[in-house]
Amino acid sequence: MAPAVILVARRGGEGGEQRAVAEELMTWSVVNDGDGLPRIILTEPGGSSAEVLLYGGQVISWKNDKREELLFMSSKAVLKAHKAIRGGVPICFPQFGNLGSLEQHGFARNRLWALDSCPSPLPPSRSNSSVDLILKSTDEDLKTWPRSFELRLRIILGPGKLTLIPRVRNMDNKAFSFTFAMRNYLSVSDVSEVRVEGLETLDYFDNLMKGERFTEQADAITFDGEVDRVYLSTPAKIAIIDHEKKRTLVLKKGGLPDSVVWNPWEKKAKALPDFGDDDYKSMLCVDSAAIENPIILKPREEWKGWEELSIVSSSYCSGQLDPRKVLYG
Ligand SMILES: O=P(O)(O)OC[C@H]1O[C@H](O)[C@H](O)[C@@H](O)[C@@H]1O
Repeated sequence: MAPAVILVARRGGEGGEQRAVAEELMTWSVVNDGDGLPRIILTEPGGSSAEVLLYGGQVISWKNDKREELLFMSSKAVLKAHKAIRGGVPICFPQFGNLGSLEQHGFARNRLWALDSCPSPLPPSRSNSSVDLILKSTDEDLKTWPRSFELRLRIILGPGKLTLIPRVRNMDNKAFSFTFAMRNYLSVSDVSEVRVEGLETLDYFDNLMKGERFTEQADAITFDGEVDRVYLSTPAKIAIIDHEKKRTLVLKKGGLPDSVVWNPWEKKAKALPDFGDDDYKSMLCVDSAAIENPIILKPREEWKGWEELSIVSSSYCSGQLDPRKVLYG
């Protein structure tokens, strides 16, 4: 695949006149395959890779150096524009769930984003291991959500880790607020064998109980039925321990205090048209989110969050796993 060369206009030359210069900003491949959705392939020298769609600004694949997929994608996912894609890491903005008047989880996951050649104040990406995307409010969106914004996302692939850095800038002349989530569809061997550590003793809103508030009593979260909870004020590190796959996925995050844990289980999976009947067994969503307290931005202000997904070496998972070491080590 030929490297992508992005043309940018910038000031330059004698006398400071404006001229267009070709600058090779990014060297990753932009693939336009059968489904018509442009995707970017990120690679890194260690051998891992990631695929990112401009549609939704959505990471849809993250593979380790052994080519094992670490994210879940529904067997019935519809990879077409105008439909949220069931898998990877959808971006929920400017509304999580139905906590507002907009479509479920906001419109960002259903829009075509663009490459961001000017991610200031971050320097532009110059490697095939990272990419910057941007979504700006359109006239159409301003009709339903009348706030002018710029939503940016930097995606960085590193050896054994994937980092996402979302930013939202208020381009309006009045303050606005929003809720936000990076919905991490994680691939697991068998969800009923998975433990999530780091959320014990925390309060959560249970969406299966009309959003009522509870306090987690269990030592770790395990799964034997549908779960749809917003855990509040969660720690910067959460461990998703997959005994069968002999690996632990560690979610680290900042600026995103809440964590949604979601699995539709058997009945709801069957009711979702883009979800395979048995797919619920091999997935778990553990999100980085800001839901309880919406983020408020004054004009020109920018909010920045981040999350890092990483895989802890299998030696941790061979029966001697001490989750405390993973969480606090
Ligand atoms: O089907 P989606 O729009 O992607 O939403 C998937 C799920 O997300 C959240 O966790 C909501 O609380 C659920 O009610 C919803 O079913």
